[in-house]
Amino acid sequence: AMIYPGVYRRTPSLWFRLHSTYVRKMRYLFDLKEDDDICRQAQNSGTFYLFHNLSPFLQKVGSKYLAPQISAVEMKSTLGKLKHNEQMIENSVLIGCSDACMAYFALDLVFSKIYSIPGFLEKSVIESELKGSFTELRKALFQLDGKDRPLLSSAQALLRWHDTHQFCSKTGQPTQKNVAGSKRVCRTSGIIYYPQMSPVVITLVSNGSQCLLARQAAFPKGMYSALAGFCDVGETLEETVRREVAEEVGLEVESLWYSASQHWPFPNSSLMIACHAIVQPQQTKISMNKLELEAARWFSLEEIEEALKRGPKPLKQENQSVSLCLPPKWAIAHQLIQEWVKQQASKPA
Ligand SMILES: NC(=O)C1=CN([C@@H]2O[C@H](COP(=O)(O)OP(=O)(O)OC[C@H]3O[C@@H](n4cnc5c(N)ncnc54)[C@H](OP(=O)(O)O)[C@@H]3O)[C@@H](O)[C@H]2O)C=CC1
Ligand SMILES: [Mg+2]
Repeated sequence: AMIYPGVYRRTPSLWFRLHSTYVRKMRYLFDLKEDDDICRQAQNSGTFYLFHNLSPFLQKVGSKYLAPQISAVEMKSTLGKLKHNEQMIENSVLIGCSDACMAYFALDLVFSKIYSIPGFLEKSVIESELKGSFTELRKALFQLDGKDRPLLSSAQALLRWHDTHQFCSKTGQPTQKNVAGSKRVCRTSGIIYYPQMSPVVITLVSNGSQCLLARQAAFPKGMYSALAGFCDVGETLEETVRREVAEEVGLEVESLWYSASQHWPFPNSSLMIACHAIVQPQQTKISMNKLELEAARWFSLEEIEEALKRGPKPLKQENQSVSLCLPPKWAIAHQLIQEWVKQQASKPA
């Protein structure tokens, strides 16, 4: 399946000797995005993840769920069975590749309807035909483990972006995707559109001994998370952190530092940039913005440690309220909270 670029085509061994697995993968993906012919060939030898209206296809294997990779050959016969045209494969988007440079694509059966033959199958019929189910992504993230989470999250984000950017916003003319799906072009204006994502800062505020968590009305019962907010045009990350903390809880950040970042597909593609922040110890009275938040308060190390131990489901307590629960472990908010716990533990008593 491997396609060697230019000079390496006659000397593939050189290609292998010169580059590490990681570099080979990145160069291969670059070629797939830049060269429509190479990418079209890869669609005939790669594997496919299926979606239906942005819900990934999952199969239960024993007690585990996984997102099956469907080979190109299987995919074509499956499309036939599902009364879709084989050409539908062209509507797939590139989402990655294996260490051996086998390309991964994602294909949404609903978004590719133009390729379906009259009488194409309903979702439930497809599910029983393929022996699995199209599962809403939020739910799928709880059922899957490991590498499939980020892969399906970015696949969904890319499929959604293509579905909502079919027309040029200047000319109103249809846009065409390149084969890999890394961009769309308006032939009339020449404008190139690239997949969009919005930068969001997520900040865990600490006063030295407690951390500040908040909840929005839409959160699941009992769940609190770190403060989050979209970057405004022209802002630096530091400015966004300071503004969001002031806007949402009325506090002034004294110092802050970057921790890590994560792509987040909900409700649209965001780049979550996670930071820790400290507020002055004598200035910790919360003044909550009721338009944005339902509750915000300081939590002690003990409360956080207990919630981490209990896991993602809240417990009903005697007084009808529910116990604190924290974001799932694959959300960067969870990682920030765990880092804070470690910082507290390593502090001299
Ligand atoms: N991965 C993780 O661990 C976590 C991820 N998140 C994510 O962070 C994101 C931001 O958090 P949130 O507190 O809601 O953000 P904000 O505090 O910035 O407030 C949300 C408001 O911002 C406006 N908005 C929506 N989209 C954009 C955009 N692309 N650019 C600028 N403004 C926008 C909307 O206002 P209006 O309705 O007036 O248009 C929306 O109601 C959420 O999408 C959430 O999913 C949050 C917590 C944890
Ligand atoms: Mg917010």
